[in-house]
Amino acid sequence: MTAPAAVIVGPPGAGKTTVGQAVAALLGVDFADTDHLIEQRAGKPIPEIFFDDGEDAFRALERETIAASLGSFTGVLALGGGAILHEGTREALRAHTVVFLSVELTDAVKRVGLGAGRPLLSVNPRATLKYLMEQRRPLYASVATHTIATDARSPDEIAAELAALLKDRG
Ligand SMILES: Nc1ncnc2c1ncn2[C@@H]1O[C@H](COP(=O)(O)OP(=O)(O)O)[C@@H](O)[C@H]1O
Ligand SMILES: O=C(O)C1=C[C@@H](OP(=O)(O)O)[C@@H](O)[C@H](O)C1
Ligand SMILES: [Mg+2]
Repeated sequence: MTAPAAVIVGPPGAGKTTVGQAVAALLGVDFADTDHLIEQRAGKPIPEIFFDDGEDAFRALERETIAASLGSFTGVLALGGGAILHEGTREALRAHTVVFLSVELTDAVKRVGLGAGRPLLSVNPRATLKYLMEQRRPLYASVATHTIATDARSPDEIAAELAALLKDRG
């Protein structure tokens, strides 16, 4: 079966994109981020997809992009933080190596900052992130084959641990 070397899940600010890229480089495989693939497909950045077309349209594109990538991509694949909200996506992930990068609220807030790149966090980022993380934590845990806590650790350190873990699995 064609499958990604690893699929990375976790809340915004967990470091999925940053650590995913570093792990792929350490393993010498390709990296893809479904948010980036969605932007390419839609021809516009994620905030514009949310504002022009709505969250439901974004989620539909997200579902399709993930389903296509799981069946064709062999590198390290980072998902967006809300990807696991869809039951069909959680089901599809069951056959895969899935790494949950966990992070507590304090570090997550520091990392996402006040940037405009995450439309769901554009109003009251701390309270929204707290709610999202509480709601989603059991869903990340339910799809994960591995969990790595990222608080107070550098992306390089986390990437090295994850690369070693994936190499051991052969
Ligand atoms: N372990 C870490 N320690 C400190 N900063 C981090 C860590 N992981 C990621 N970051 C920073 O936090 C921000 C969000 O990281 P990103 O990889 O986009 O997270 P995600 O894709 O999970 O939302 C980026 O500015 C990134 O450089
Ligand atoms: O948590 C979410 O619902 C989202 C997280 C984002 O990805 P990151 O987790 O990489 O920030 C992106 O997919 C979109 O803004 C929605
Ligand atoms: Mg990301």
